[in-house]
Parts: sequence; C-alpha cells; structure tokens
Amino acid sequence: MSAPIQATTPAPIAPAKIVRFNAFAMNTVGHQSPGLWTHERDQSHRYTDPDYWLDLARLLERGGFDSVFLADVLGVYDVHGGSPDAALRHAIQVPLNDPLVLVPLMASVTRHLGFGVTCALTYEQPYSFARRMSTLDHLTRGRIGWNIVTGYLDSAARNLGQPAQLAHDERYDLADEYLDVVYKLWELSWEDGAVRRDKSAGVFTDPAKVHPIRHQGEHYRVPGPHLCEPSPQRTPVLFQAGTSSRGRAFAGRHAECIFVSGPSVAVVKGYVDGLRGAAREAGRSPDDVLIYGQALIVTAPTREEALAKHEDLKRHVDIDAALTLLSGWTGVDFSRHPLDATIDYLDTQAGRSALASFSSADPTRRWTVGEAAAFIGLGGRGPVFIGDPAEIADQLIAWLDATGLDGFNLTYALAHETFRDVVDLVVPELRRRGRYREAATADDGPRTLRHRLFGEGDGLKATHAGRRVTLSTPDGGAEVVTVAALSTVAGGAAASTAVETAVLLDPDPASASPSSPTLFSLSIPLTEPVA
Ligand SMILES: Cc1cc2nc3c(=O)[nH]c(=O)nc-3n(C[C@H](O)[C@H](O)[C@H](O)COP(=O)(O)O)c2cc1C
Repeated sequence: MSAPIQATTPAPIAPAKIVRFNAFAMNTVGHQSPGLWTHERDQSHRYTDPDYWLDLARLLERGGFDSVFLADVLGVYDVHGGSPDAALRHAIQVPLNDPLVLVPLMASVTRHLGFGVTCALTYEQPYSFARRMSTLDHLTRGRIGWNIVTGYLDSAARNLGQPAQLAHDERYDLADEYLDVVYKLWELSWEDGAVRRDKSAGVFTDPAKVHPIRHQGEHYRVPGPHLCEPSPQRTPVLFQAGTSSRGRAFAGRHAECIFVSGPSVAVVKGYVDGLRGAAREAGRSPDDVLIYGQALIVTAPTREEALAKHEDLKRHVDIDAALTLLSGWTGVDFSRHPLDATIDYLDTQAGRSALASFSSADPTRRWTVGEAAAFIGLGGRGPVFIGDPAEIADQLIAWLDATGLDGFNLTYALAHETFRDVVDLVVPELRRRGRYREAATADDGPRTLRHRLFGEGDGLKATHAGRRVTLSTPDGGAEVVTVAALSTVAGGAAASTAVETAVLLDPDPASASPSSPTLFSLSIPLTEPVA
C-alpha cells in the first residue's frame, strides 16, 4: 500500500530581482567612449552648459534611475607617451570640471535621483570634506552618495604637493583611517536632538549634545566637533569601485554600493563573488551591498536599426584615444607596445582592476593591446548590449542571473541619446516584465537615497548592522564588538550610553587584530560636552 500523500506547503518563491540603473557620467567631454565626441549627434562638448546637466537630471529622474554617478580625477592622463598631448587632443577626461558643483543644480530639478559623487580622499583633510558632504546632503534632502577613491594618477599627486602618489595598498590604509574620522564626524559628533532652534529660550544648539571626536591616528588628528548639524542621511551613501584584494577588503568593510567593470560574465562574476565574500568577512551580510556592473546599451525600436546604430558608433572609436585612457587607468604606457602584443598582468601602483580585467581575471582569454583598445572604445570596460528593447531586457536579466549583479552602471556612447534610448525603450520593457521600479507618482514623498536603495531607514544602520568594530575603552583597552544596529551608536539619546551598553554586543576577541575595522574607536564617553 502506498503511503498517504501529505499536503506540503510550497516553498515561497522569491520575487525576481529588479534591474537597477545608474548613469555613469563625468563633468567632461566624452568620458568612457574615446572618440565618440566627434559623432555629429553627441552633445558632450556642451558639458559647460548648465542646461546640459539639467536635461540629463530630468531624463534620469523620468527613467527611474537610482542615481547618477559622477566620476572624477584630479590629474591629466599623461602615462600614454609620457605626456598629456594625446589626452588633450582626444579629450580624454580633460578638460575636466569639478563634479560636486553639479549636484545642487541637478538636485533642483529632481526629487528622487541620487548623486554618487567621486571625491579623492588622498588630497583633502577629512574635516573640511565632511562638511562639504553634509552640506550637499542637506541641499539634496538626503540624496548624496560619495564614491570613495584614492586616485590612480601620479599627475594628480604631483600637482597636490606630493612627489608621487602613495603606493597602492598604502592608499587604502590611509582611506581606512579617513573613513574612521568622517564616520565619527558624521555619526557621533552631534546627537539627534542637539539642534533645538528654541527662539523663546534663545538656544539654537544644546552644547551638551555636541561632542568632540578627539581623533588621533597615524595620519590625522581631528579634535572636532563636526561643523554641520546632522543631515538627513548623516553619512552619505558610500560607493566604491576597487576589486584588488586590498580594494575588496576595503569595500567589504565600508561600501554600500559597488561599481565593477569587466568585459565578460566570467570576470564580473569573479568580482561579485569576491566582493560579497569580503562583506561577509567584515561581518556584514553579502546582500548588504548593491553591485552595479558597467555596461553600454545600444538599442532602437528594431534589431536591424540597433545593429546599424552600433556599426555607425564603432566608426567613431579612436584607438589612440582608447590607449590613452587604458594607459592612465593601468599605469602602463601602451604607446610602447604593438597592437598585436598580448596583455599580461603585473602589479602597478595605479588601479589594478583595469589591467586584471584584460588578463589575470579570466585565464581562458588572452587579450591583445588592440583588442582591449577596441573593446573599451565603446562604453569602457563593460559589455555592450545591442538589440531591440526586448532583446536588451533579455541580455540584462541574463547577466544579472549569471553574475549576481544587482544592476548596471550605464555608460553612454552619445550624450544624451544613449540614456534617452534606455529611458524611452528599455525601461518600459523592463517595467512590463515587472523587473524595474515603478514610475514615481506625485504621492511618493521624497526619500533619502539610502532609503530608496535599501527600502528602509536613512542612516548608515540600514546596511552596516552586523559589522564588527573595535572600540577603545576609556581605560585604554580595546574591545571588538558586533554592531546590532548602528542606531544604537549613531546619534540620538541612545548614543550617550551606547559605548558602555547597547553597542557592546558579542565581544569577539578573536578578531581583535590590527586589521580589524576601527570604526568607532572612541576613547571618550559620548556624554562629554564640547569643551
Ligand atoms: C566603474 C568604475 C568607476 C571608477 N571611477 C573612478 C573615478 O571617478 N575616479 C577615480 O579616481 N577612480 C575611479 N575608479 C577607480 C577605482 O577607484 C579604483 O582605483 C580602481 O578600481 C582600482 O582599484 P583596485 O586597484 O583596488 O582594483 C573607478 C573604477 C571603476 C571600476
């Protein structure tokens, strides 16, 4: 006799992940498609015109993009041929204006779009930088993000008072301490209730609720307090884009959103797995980070039109310009190598991922210099998806499934035509499939960028719960703790007692090594008022 059939509850099916879009731009001509500025339809030569940026902001808002990511470097690309000539001739990220000042402009015509702005921490003191970010977080009503970079161009260091840039791993060590300082300024210096604006009592700020941070580290000494009152997010959403082993460790510790660039599923999947692993090692959930892969979309209403468009774009790629870009990214002067030479990996003091993505990151593929230049010529170091809107949606979803990405950091070939095609053709197709956020309605209140990305909360806690931090205790000792929720440390009434009580959960001396994150190494009671 057969066993009675038992009713089973079917396992709940997880809803399919939405596809996220981020727009990759820079306050310059061309950006990631060297040579394309010469195309008659490209508008990027208008980068000095405020309307150029206002139009882009309105377009991305209409398309429901998570954010616009504004890249930046502080030097010229002079590795190729040992001079800036090629960069100047081909407009390879020069001329280049400041990205930060675009933000209030673009924020003034949008309510939801986030801003991931690149600022190199290497050349600026954390105290003044923290104020600039707080100001922008106020002015955008909580939509600012910071792409944390340490730079990769020696030309930047030489112009900013250093003989050469710091060595690769040292830059990340510096960055860890920098983050330590700015977290303290943003999260711990002002309690939530510090600003009273009490006209009848004549008290604007309660001094008992504003604290020094007394940071004394290897590179920085910052007594505090922070100059700004708490902004909607306090800490801007933290973006990062390094995949070397040191870069991954840094990202695992700090990043909430990560950008990766790789030419194939194999390379990108390797990056994604490594980065999620690094988040786990830092005591966070691997899904606490959103990872966006670089990509270019070439689309049109029909497949034939899209293919023709792609052929037309390819005709404007300039190989010498592409090599100028690649040389700057990698620190290798590719003008000295024939186009048919194969690329091997070597450690340089520039960024390491760019070279690795055409060599060691995929051992099954050997790239020649010419192939790599042609590849990055259209859309930089990511794949190019070509087809009608349905074909594009299929490709995006297939990449998401195969790599574990959360979304795409979209480059353009033609400004702003490429993004307009995405917004008008691809976004509606993804929405039809339930794979894209719905259009914002008038009822959708403005949300902070962090809330919009992670679905809850405005503060760092939304993604940093679970991480381990080292606290210096008042008696000079150190204690490694797991943060249950950053709200217990960050601001508010709880902050005054958090150091001794709420935050000291799960002491874990095993991980108390010098490399442990030292997020809140406070050696002062948080209740201490400003002297
Ligand atoms: C998509 C993407 C965008 C980047 N944007 C910038 C940037 O705007 N400015 C900058 O100095 N570095 C930028 N970088 C470089 C990274 O900050 C980092 O230096 C690089 O990825 C190498 O890191 P790694 O050696 O740890 O792999 C970017 C990297 C990627 C992948």
